[in-house]
Amino acid sequence: MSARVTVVGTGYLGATHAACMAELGHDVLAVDTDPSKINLLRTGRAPFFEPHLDEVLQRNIAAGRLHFSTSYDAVGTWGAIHFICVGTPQLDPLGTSDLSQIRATIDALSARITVPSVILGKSTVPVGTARHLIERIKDTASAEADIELAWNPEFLREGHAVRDTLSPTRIVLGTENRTNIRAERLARTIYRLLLARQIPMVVTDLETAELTKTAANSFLATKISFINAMAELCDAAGADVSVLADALGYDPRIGRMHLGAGLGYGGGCLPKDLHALVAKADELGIVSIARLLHDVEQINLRARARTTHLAIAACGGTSRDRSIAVLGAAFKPGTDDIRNSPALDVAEDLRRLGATVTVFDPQAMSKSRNAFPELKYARSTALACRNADAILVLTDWPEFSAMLPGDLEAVVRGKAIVDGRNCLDPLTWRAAGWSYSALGRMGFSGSTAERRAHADPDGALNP
Ligand SMILES: NC(=O)c1ccc[n+]([C@@H]2O[C@H](COP(=O)([O-])OP(=O)(O)OC[C@H]3O[C@@H](n4cnc5c(N)ncnc54)[C@H](O)[C@@H]3O)[C@@H](O)[C@H]2O)c1
Ligand SMILES: O=c1ccn([C@@H]2O[C@H](COP(=O)(O)OP(=O)(O)O[C@H]3O[C@H](CO)[C@@H](O)[C@H](O)[C@H]3O)[C@@H](O)[C@H]2O)c(=O)[nH]1
Repeated sequence: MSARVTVVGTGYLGATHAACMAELGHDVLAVDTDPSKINLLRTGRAPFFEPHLDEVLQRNIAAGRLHFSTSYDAVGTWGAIHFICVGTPQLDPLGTSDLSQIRATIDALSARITVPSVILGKSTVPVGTARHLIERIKDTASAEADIELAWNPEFLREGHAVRDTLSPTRIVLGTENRTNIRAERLARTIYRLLLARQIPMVVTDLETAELTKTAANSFLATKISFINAMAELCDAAGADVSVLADALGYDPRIGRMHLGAGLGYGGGCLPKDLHALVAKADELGIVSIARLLHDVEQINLRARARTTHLAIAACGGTSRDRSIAVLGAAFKPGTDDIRNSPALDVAEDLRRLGATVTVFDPQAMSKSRNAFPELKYARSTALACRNADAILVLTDWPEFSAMLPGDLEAVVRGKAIVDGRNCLDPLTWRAAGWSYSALGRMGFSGSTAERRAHADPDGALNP
């Protein structure tokens, strides 16, 4: 059975969600206040790079199931199910979430809905938000509207967004109370085809649903920081963190995913959501989680600083007047998203330290140019590496992981490579006479003092 649904917000989450709801057979109206996004989407093109998304957009627009608008006018009469997919960026350095887009959406919807309806929040919000929004709806909506609000957090990964939406690991639905049968019934209708494939659905209260999302991202970030802390230990002990991660990952209780050591996590989600959870835990007086996640953040930032130091070492001890090629700008492969990109953070640090930094990324060039105009940009790997004293691989795009020393030897000035994502084979590069370095696999054999200095270049751990 198909339904008529609206999706508010057509960014990374909303554009994918709208296209995939249409792919599941529903009639979708997607609304965004940004006309440039809506104009592109109407032509079947996503306003960002996401594999397979354009195909799904085009197929469903052609089938007449997917519509886009900058106006909320048609929302009230379109149907009874409304998804919220607007942004919840970080508001201040403490990590507080900016919920203004969510509040504006709730107000716009409640002012227009006239039939018994369900609003399903998909955006990531701090625990307690949905219950506040229910009070706000009561103040603004008409009695006939009889709106139920439920929270249905999203777990898709950029770069795999279409597949993750059409084959999610689970569906989580938080409702105000178990008498909210409309929300659950309509959610089961929307996701009927997924539930038929035995995808698990967890129906719970609002708070547990909201917290499931931030807890999931915090756990993933903790896993990454755990292996990056182990990388610091590996450098001090002369061990190899990649082999360690493989050996740990064979244990199904641990698993190899998100145990990739290197430059650490970035993006529009993990850093923001972790910070928001720290702020919420602080507010609620739960010191244990705030302390744990604070350490996770510190380890993550240290990975960036340690990578900058590796780059300086690869340039012979100074970055001043050195030419450095940075391969990768997106926060991870498979996307053009540069929000909180570890690669660009390191590139910008090295530029400030006097290096000429030339960046190449297969997808994120225009976004990077706009955000970091002082970096230099090249149109290919070879052009970025021309006359470079050192090459830094900072995003593990497959084309960078597949590089071989012979591909670059004719263009570089210095045969030095820093593998910021542990995605290259050290033996291949060292055998070809290159200086290869990567966090956690230095095979370091110096004195204890030298090892400490290498693992903690700023002396933050051993002041
Ligand atoms: N990006 C992801 O992979 C992902 C995955 C899961 C959850 N989330 C969560 O989803 C939410 C959205 O993330 P995103 O990455 O898509 O953000 P985004 O900034 O790419 O998209 C937000 C969109 O909302 C639009 N918008 C803002 N105010 C609006 C309003 N009042 N009415 C209509 N449209 C409005 C903006 O123009 C923008 O297009 C966040 O809470 C995020 O944490 C994101
Ligand atoms: O082993 C790993 C895996 C990832 N990363 C880095 O971690 C960041 C985040 O990666 P990933 O989790 O794959 O990307 P996102 O698309 O941001 O997805 C996360 O954030 C989304 C938004 O909340 C959630 O929906 C997803 O479930 C959650 O994985 C990136 O910078 C990666 O380079 C590592 O350093 N090591």
